[in-house]
Amino acid sequence: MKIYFAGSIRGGREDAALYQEIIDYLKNFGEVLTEHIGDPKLSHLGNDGESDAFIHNRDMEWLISSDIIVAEVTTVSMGVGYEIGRAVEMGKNVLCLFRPAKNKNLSAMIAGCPGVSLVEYAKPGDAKKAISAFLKGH
Ligand SMILES: O=c1[nH]c(=O)n([C@H]2C[C@H](O)[C@@H](COP(=O)(O)O)O2)cc1CO
Repeated sequence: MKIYFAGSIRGGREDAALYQEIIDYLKNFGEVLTEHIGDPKLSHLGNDGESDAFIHNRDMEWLISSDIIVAEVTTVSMGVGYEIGRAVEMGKNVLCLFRPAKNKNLSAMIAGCPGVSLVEYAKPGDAKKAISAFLKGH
């Protein structure tokens, strides 16, 4: 199974360690195409490719080839929102993980999207349980 994990880069890297933990867990189920998203060396400048066009086109190819999309959506990211929208249009299975907290407001365009499975969680272990249940069902 090819898994596309989406998480904030230029939107802010405060959850980078959590992304790495989720990616490590996802590897139990298949190949994670976007391992770089958990890289602690990747800053909010988001320069993991030679140009923005390179990053966009590379990631779209990965998105097209993926069987499933898992997005951590707590840190607001325009790129993650874009990837989710494109994936929904492609008819992909999309799981969004959101950690409710003060000053964290999930966009209605994600929370209200019928093509998205949304799970709210508090602890990383709960996110892992949600991932396991979602992947077993698809
Ligand atoms: O350097 C990058 N590499 C990269 O793969 N992305 C993709 C993958 C992430 O799921 C998403 C993050 O978007 P943003 O940078 O707007 O937070 O976009 C985004 C950037 C920078 O925008």
